[in-house]
Order: sequence, then C-alpha cells, then structure tokens
Amino acid sequence: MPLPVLPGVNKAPVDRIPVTLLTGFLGGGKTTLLNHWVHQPEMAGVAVLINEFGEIGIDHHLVDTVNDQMLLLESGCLCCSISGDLVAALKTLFARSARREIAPITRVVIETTGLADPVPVLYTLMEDPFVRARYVCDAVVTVISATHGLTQLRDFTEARRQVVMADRLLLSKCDQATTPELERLENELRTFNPHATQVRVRHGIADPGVLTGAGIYGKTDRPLSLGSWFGIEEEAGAVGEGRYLKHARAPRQRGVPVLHTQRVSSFVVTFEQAVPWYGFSVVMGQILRQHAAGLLRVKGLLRLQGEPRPQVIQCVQDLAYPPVHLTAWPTDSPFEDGRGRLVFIVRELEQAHIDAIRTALAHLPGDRAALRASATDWTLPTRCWLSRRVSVTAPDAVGHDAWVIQPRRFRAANSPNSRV
Ligand SMILES: Nc1nc2c(ncn2[C@@H]2O[C@H](COP(=O)(O)OP(=O)(O)OP(=O)(O)O)[C@@H](O)[C@H]2O)c(=O)[nH]1
Repeated sequence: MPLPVLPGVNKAPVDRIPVTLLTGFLGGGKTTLLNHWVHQPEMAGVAVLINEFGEIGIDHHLVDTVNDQMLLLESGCLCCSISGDLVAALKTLFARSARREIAPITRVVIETTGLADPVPVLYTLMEDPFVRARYVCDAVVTVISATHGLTQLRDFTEARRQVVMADRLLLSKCDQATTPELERLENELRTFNPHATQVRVRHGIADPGVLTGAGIYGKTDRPLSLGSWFGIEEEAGAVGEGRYLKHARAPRQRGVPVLHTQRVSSFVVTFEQAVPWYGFSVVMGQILRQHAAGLLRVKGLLRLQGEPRPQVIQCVQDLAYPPVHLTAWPTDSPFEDGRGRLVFIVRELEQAHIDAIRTALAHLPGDRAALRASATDWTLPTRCWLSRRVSVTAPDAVGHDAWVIQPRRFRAANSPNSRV
C-alpha cells in the first residue's frame, strides 16, 4: 500500500523512487518516530537507511523487527564522510529491485545523524547522474525537540540548517512541554522557516504521511539542480526558499567536506561486567548533573546484574529518559561479546573530564550504598531511573515490511549478508 499523501501536497513523481530525508538534532526523536512508522502497513516496501555519529551505533537495535538482508552504509556521518557510500547503497538497492532479488521499493527513508547537515546529502541525491535519474528527493522532514529545540537552535549551526532545509517540522516530545513553550518554539521555527508545515508529535506517534510529497524537490518531474536553488537566490538575497540559507550560512562548495561544529566529539565506555542498576543510575545522574553543559547525548545498551535483557540508556543533555529493555541481547558486532557500551557525544569536554567520567563508571557503588547515598538527593537527573518501572520492547511481536539498512560495521565480517 503506498504511503498516504497529506491533503494539499503534491505526489512524488511516479517514475522515480521518492526519498525522504529524516533529520533533526541529537536525541530529538527520529528513531522513536521510525520505530512507530515501521509498524505501519503503509511502510511496506520502504527501505530505511540509518546513519549514526559515534564509534558504535545503537539506533538500529532500537528499531523493531528489522529485515537486515541489506547492509549498505559505512560508519561515519553521511553529510561529511560517506556520501559515496550512500550513492553506492542507492545504486545497489535499485539494481537488486530491478533484478527482483528484493521486493519493489516504494520509498527510501534516510535517517541522518543528529549532527548532519542536510545540504550535502541533498547534493549527493541530486548531483549523481545515476541516482538523480532514478530517485527523487521527495521531502526533508526535520524533527525538533519541544524540550531542547530552542537552545539547540541558539547553540548549533547544525540544528539551524536542519530546520531551514525542512519541508516539514515535526515537534517531538510535545507531551513534555507546556502550551506556551510550544508556541514559543513554533514562533521561533517560523522565523527560520515560515513555509514548513509544523506537526506536533507525542511519544513518536505521527502519521507516516508526513514523510511524503512535501518538498519543492518533488514538484517537478525533471531532475533539479541544487546549484541554482541554493546558490543564486542566496547571493541575490532574493525571496524564495533560497533566502532561508541566510539563517543557515552559505552552503559549502560541492565536494568540500565541512566538519561538524568543531568542538563536538564522541567516546565509548565499555563495561566488562554486568552493572548494578542503582549504582549505575546514581553515578550517571552525578555525571549528567556535573557535565550538563558538555554532554549532548548519551545512549547505549547495558547488561545489568540479575537481568538477562539488555537495558537501553537514553539521555539528552542532562535529561534522562525512562529506561527500556530489549527482549534479547544483540548478536551482532560489537555487542556480540556481551559487554555493555555507552556512547557519549560531547561538546568542549576536556580530556580530564572524560577521564573522570570513565573512572566513575569503572567504579560503580553497589545498589544498597547507591540508594542510601541518593535518598535525599532530590536533584539527581536520573531519579526517574531509581523507581525502575521498565517497559519492554517486543520486536518480534509485530510484522512489517519496512527494511532497515544497517551500517556495515554492525555485522560480522564473515556474514553472508554483510555485503550487497
Ligand atoms: N516523552 C517523550 N520522549 C520521547 C519522545 N520522542 C522521543 N523520546 C525519547 O527521547 C529519547 C531520544 O529519542 P531518539 O528517538 O533516540 O532520538 P534520535 O533523534 O533518534 O537520537 P539520535 O539518533 O542520537 O540523534 C528516547 O529516550 C526517546 O524515548 C516523545 O515524543 N515524548
């Protein structure tokens, strides 16, 4: 069943495969939305490419029931290091579909890293002759957090570029914001991008129709030249979509990689043994509180003492999200060794602080001592973890036909499916 098209928006051209770029700043809620969408019948035939920043990836473990017969993206950020890999992935996808080795593809959704600039990804889609003739960018959908969106817009060029380039803005986490907060964010977003439709989202539940047919990219049946769209209007300061780029700063020259906000980096903490949950929660709370300004995102999978199921850890800046269990420990790299790992994405965090975080996590107190120590600590950001009401995702319970294409590094090298 094709994806529904929202009233009043154009359908994508039928002769090329529509591509939706799903972007949005770190921790905004992209994976949560995808996890909802892949269960929808309208997503049959939709291929999903996930791209992550950091040494190891977590997101693909959090998207339910993946058909991982395809495995196309290298590690690294799509917008600066692996655009060639994206082209190769799209070519292979098309060829396999044409040879009927896989079911016909009705759409491709590319989830970019939270730090990705959409412009070079759009360049990639529109400038390669093979890709351009077979795929069309149908929409740029940007997820922006109702809780952190305003500060991210203020602090990060990447966040502004993602908003400026959007055809649709999905305001996530609306359940956590008040009406005045939401209205302030909506007004701010309008100053950056007055033409993008804004959609309020709670708990990642949004009609998959928001992925379709939104953009100027799909309104014509001939391949578009991004060069003119991005360049001329901006230089002239003319009205039209090009003016948005004044907010986002000038686009880079084609082929010249631009690094993310220089001060952003990532590191991984690996746990040799199962961890005590309360001991971990208290130490992690202290870390979040102490380094609130420097921590952009923490996510990972942990093995807990006395608990066979992996625990998903999710923090955005100093906010800790309710814990979730996966039903089974992943069997693919790097988690097949059974060790828990946390990915930290940080900004301007000195090496001494990184070392202190590593040391604190390597010396977790036991549960009893941790609970005693935290009993009167009402400002601990991880307080919600201490009550430990953990929901379980049940990936195997639901069937669907969307594909999630995982970065190659997550597969065993000798797997028969590790290449397409
Ligand atoms: N309460 C609430 N939590 C949400 C909502 N959307 C996402 N979250 C939580 O926010 C955290 C981060 O969400 P993700 O979907 O992983 O965010 P992401 O954009 O994929 O993150 P990156 O891939 O790191 O950029 C998770 O703990 C989600 O459960 C929402 O609408 N409401």
